[in-house]
Order: sequence, then structure tokens, then C-alpha cells
Amino acid sequence: MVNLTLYGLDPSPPTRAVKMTLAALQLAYKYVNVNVLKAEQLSPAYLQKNPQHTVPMLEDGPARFWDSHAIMAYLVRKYAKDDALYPKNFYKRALVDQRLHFESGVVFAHALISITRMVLFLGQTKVPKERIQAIVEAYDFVEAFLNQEDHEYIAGDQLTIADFSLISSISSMVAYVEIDPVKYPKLRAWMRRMEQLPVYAENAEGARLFIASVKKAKFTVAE
Ligand SMILES: N[C@@H](CCC(=O)N[C@@H](CS)C(=O)NCC(=O)O)C(=O)O
Repeated sequence: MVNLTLYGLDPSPPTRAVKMTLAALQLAYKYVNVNVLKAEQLSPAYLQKNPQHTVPMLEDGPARFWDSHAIMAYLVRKYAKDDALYPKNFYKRALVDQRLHFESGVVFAHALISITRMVLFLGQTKVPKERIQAIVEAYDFVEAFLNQEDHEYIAGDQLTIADFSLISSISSMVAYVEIDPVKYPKLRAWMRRMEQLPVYAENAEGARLFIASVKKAKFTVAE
């Protein structure tokens, strides 16, 4: 019997990436809200489970681990009927892995969470221009990836967990920098394609909440 518990928060992009994966695999799970904006991830009980105090975190029976990328790959390997979302083919998987590491290190860590920490967590009213440039650079990279071989999805011609990962952060980053359809036609088309998927419902509301919080915060970009 499947016994999954996901710890997360809907505005959190990596939580949404995992929720899209769970929906795609049609897996039932218990959802435990951990409000990182109220520092609930720093409670002794949560720290004991996850000393890195991040969401999302997954429990599968006695197994427990965190990081959205590790969670998505695990869920597909363990529960999917086929390998479509995380291909076994060495080259296809290498492309998916590259995109996942790119999301983790470049898009989320360098661009999205850096500015979000300033704006939402620390309440800073001035944000250095470099933080905006990091977002623009992330958009540039994704446009280039999609353009390289005219792929429909982020790691080739089939939908994978790399799409769930990147759409969760990019649909949140639009809170800071809107996507110019003339400069980023492939990126825009890919986002529209993702929005058409039934599993996108797992991303839509959380992204809306995230964008609303950023819009409410008053900050300016320092030149
Ligand atoms: N690379 C991680 C990032 C996880 C992460 O930083 N999550 C944020 C919320 S979006 C968090 O838990 N922040 C609270 C903290 O670090 O204390 C993943 O993909 O799961």
C-alpha cells in the first residue's frame, strides 16, 4: 500500500513541482502544510526530520528525504508505469538531469530564492540590479535550450520532471520580471503548453499566491 506524506507549502515552487509529479502519477498522499513564511520549518519536530529545514520533504512509509529533484526522480522510478517522465535512456536522462541541476543551482538558488529572501523573508526595500539580471539570464538560458533543437519540452520532445521543475520556478519569477513574448517566443510558447496540461492545476494557485505576495511587498531596484 502506498503511504506518502508530502510536507510543503503551495506558494513554494519546488513543492508545486512535486505536486505536479504526484498528480501526473495519480498518487494519493497526505499533505502537511509547513508555513516557511511563519518559520514553521524551524520547529524542533521539523528540524529533527529535516535538519536543512526546507520544503518540500517526502515520507514514503519509513523512508524520508527532501529536495524536489530527488523526490520527483524517486516517485517516477518507484511508482510510474513507464519511464516517460524520467527516461532510462542514458542520454535522455542526462538531459533531464542537466535541466534539474540547472533549475536547482542557476534558476532557483541563484535567481529566484536570492531575490525572494530579500523581498519576502527579510523585507528589504532595495534590491541590487544584479538580482534582476540573474532572472533575465535564467530566461535567456531557457529560451536557448528550447531553441537549440526546437524542442517542445524542456529536455526534448516529451514531457519530463524537468518541465515540472522549471515551470514551478519560472511561473514564479514573472513576479519580478515579466516575460517579453518578442524576446522569448519559445519560452512563452512552452509556458502556454505547460498551462494546458491538467497537472498544471497543481501549480496555478500556488504561483498566483507567490506572485501576489511579491507584488504586495514594496521594493525598488537599486541602480
Ligand atoms: N533545492 C530545494 C530548495 C528547497 C527550498 O529552499 N525551499 C524553500 C521554500 S521554496 C524553503 O524551504 N525555505 C525555508 C528554509 O530554507 O528555511 C528543492 O528543490 O527542494
